[in-house]
Amino acid sequence: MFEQLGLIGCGLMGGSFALALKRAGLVKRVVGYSKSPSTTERARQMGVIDVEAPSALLAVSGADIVLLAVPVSATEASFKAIRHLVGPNTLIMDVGSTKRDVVDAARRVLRDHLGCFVPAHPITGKEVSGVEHADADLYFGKQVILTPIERTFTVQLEKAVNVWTALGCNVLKMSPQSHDAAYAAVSHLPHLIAFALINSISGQAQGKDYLSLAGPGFRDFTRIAASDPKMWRDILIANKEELLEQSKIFQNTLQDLEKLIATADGDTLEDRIEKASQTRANWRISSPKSLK
Ligand SMILES: NC(=O)C1=CN([C@@H]2O[C@H](COP(=O)(O)OP(=O)(O)OC[C@H]3O[C@@H](n4cnc5c(N)ncnc54)[C@H](O)[C@@H]3O)[C@@H](O)[C@H]2O)C=CC1
Ligand SMILES: O=C(O)C(=O)Cc1ccc(O)cc1
Repeated sequence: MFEQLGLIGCGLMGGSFALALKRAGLVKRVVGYSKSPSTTERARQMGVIDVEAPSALLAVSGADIVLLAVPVSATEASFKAIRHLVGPNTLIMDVGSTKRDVVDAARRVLRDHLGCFVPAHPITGKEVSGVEHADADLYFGKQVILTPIERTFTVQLEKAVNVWTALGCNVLKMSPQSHDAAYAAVSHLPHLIAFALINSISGQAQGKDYLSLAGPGFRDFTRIAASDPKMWRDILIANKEELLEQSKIFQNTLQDLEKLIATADGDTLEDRIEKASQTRANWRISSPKSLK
């Protein structure tokens, strides 16, 4: 049981964490801070937080657990804002979609308190942002990736595993590098392609008409193109090396298919589609064993 959650960023991810922690009876009090005072006020009105803090530092004052749930570009400034009130027993986590940049920011800013920080990335979310969409069930049955580094304290790492497990998550550990390489392929590239696809159609003279004719396959394929622009701008740039590498591999694969279409090589094209079809048919989102 934690005494106080200091929540920096009272939006979709942070608000959902606060609601889930409260519902599980794991925290006595949630003190929240968001950059915009109206968001912090809304979070309190909704019962997501108990107390509005006028600064990140004051949200962390007295907290034994701190969650940074801000755009990844705001991580370093948030660490700077709170570092003077971090105690040796505090557990600090984030929920950022990229991990190498977040860990680099922690190394630069937290110094003696670096061990208190357990980088985390819950593999769940929505294409809509904001505290209005916060949901106590968001994390239940989902994966959470922790990317501890050599200086992460064992006690804080154990506490982090216990908290996410208590919320019904399956916890995996990997290096920040492995995390960013994997999520460039299975999250950042799909978002990039969805954004590009929508723009490539809507940019055509007939684009509006074409979009009005689209069906469920298009809807499923492009849902994530409606995601938050600022959040995704940050993610794509923060993980640019890995993402551009994945984009190159994707473009080569696309060109290979284009050649088969241009030369009407139906047999090879069918083989390629068969391979994709089988891989996708056998794919499932990983979930905790007990929830399968
Ligand atoms: N939305 C999603 O599906 C997922 C998002 N994430 C990560 O979670 C983090 C938060 O995303 P969401 O909750 O979706 O966004 P959100 O927009 O719903 O919430 C972010 C909150 O942070 C506040 N904020 C922005 N800059 C700040 C600063 N400098 N100091 C204090 N507060 C600040 C905003 O006012 C907002 O209330 C991002 O780093 C994102 O990469 C991770 C997994 C899924
Ligand atoms: O909307 C969806 O399905 C997502 O893919 C949400 C999401 C967005 C960012 C992440 O880092 C993880 C999950």
